[in-house]
Amino acid sequence: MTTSTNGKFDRTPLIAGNWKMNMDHVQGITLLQKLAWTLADANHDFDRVEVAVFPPFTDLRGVQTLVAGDDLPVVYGAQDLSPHDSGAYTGDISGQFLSRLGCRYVLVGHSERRAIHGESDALLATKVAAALRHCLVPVLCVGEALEIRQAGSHVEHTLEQLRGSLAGVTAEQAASLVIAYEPVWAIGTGEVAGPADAQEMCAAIRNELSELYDTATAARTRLLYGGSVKASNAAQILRERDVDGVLVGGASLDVAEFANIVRFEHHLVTDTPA
Ligand SMILES: O=C(CO)COP(=O)(O)O
Repeated sequence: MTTSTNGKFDRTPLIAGNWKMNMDHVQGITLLQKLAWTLADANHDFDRVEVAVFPPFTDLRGVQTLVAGDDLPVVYGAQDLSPHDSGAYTGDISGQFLSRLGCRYVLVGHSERRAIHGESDALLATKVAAALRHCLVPVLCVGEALEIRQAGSHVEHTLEQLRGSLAGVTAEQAASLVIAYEPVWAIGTGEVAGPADAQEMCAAIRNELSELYDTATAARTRLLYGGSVKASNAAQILRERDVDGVLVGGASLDVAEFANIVRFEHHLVTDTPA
């Protein structure tokens, strides 16, 4: 994958669509096919801006077949994984299986997993380790709830989640990770954190990575913002220095909307310095 040379990034931007528990395997294939056609029609350069989708587990085999069969440049991942590789863990999915299905990424610690399933930072550290064991890139999600933001301790809280979930991760592994800042109050609410909020937290995360590891590592890790991202606000958020991509929920289910988010550079043309 080559690095974007748009002057704003020295890390390849990643536009990721988290379908959550939407789209059965038939709907998922249709959505992905339409997305690929739309982006091909627009001559999207996938080396310049990477596009990933995170369908439900039951869609992954169909997605693999479509991507391989039609040689689509879209990559994909799962929304969760087990910390274990195999055994008596009814209902869980091993990272090994996801790797066999051609997944590049896996979400770890999405706020809905943390809130609904009570996933702790300690558990998430074991999921990050499991992902790395199976050559999957963890997209580690962190972010604060509304009360914490209102109390003004959002940075401290988010960095604590980060440190807890990265326990045991080496510098080399950390550089390959993707970290998504998703403030809980902005998810599915229409309430979007401003570009300055996204930048503040991404800069704090990058700074924390340089303290935990070193500056070179921190400079390589890609940081995403997520929470009510739409085509109308993506370009503003993505122009921030430390924001390397977006993790999109609702808007990733709408092909035209998501394709426009992927093509955010298009909306930046007049603002990009020569
Ligand atoms: O949770 C999210 C992506 O993982 C964000 O969801 P929305 O874009 O629907 O707010």
